[in-house]
Amino acid sequence: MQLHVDISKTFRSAGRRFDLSVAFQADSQRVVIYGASGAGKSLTLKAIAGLITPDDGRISVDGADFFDSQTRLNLAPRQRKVAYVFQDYALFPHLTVRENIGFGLNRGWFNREARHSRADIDQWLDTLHIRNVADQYPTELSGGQRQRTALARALINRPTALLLDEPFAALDHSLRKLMRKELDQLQRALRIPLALITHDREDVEVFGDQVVHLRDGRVAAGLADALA
Ligand SMILES: Nc1ncnc2c1ncn2[C@@H]1O[C@H](COP(=O)(O)OP(=O)(O)OP(=O)(O)O)[C@@H](O)[C@H]1O
Repeated sequence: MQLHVDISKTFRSAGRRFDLSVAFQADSQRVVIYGASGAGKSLTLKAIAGLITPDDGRISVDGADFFDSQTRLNLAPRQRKVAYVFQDYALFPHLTVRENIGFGLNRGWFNREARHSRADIDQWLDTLHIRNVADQYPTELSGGQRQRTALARALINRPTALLLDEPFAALDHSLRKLMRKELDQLQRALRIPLALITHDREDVEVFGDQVVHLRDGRVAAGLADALA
């Protein structure tokens, strides 16, 4: 994935001000955006997904412009064809696992024919090992099953890239290890470009083919210092 980000945005709320001014280029299948809490990681990933609009700058992925303040280009999130998985997975509590995944498909970015739905959902239930809980609701799932459901819902639209906001933060230590391994294998099997944000150095070790280190809303030099 070729990722070009050069954006700035000022956030103001309750008398506080946060200046995001992030510029980096990445050319790798696995990009990690690393930094302490409050560094601007989520804001940067959301800007790539189109969930927030920068004040200025440019974002392009694989040569396709997503945002360009000079030409007033700002593709809607669904036009970007990237999947964004929230830290808390944002599953619909009133829908089963199968319905959550199907929601992604039917309301999704590609609006595919309903006749494809059932087979596609079954395929992703199998790929993510959650067929046995397909009719259960999110509150009836383990943390790992919740994450697999969120991944299936994201992947069913066959996005061109997967953007993950702290994918393992909601999991306890041993489950984190397992799910990290699963995501590692899934990414290799699907060959889907992946960008994830984390403040966990183990994520950096596994997924950080390329690492962007953020500090106070900017790209910081010297990842070695950060990891020391
Ligand atoms: N809508 C907003 N208005 C004002 N400030 C905001 C807004 N959203 C985020 N911020 C501030 O911007 C800073 C960066 O937020 P961001 O969510 O990107 O951090 P992060 O690096 O992802 O942190 P964490 O690891 O804790 O999730 C924080 O100080 C946050 O309080």
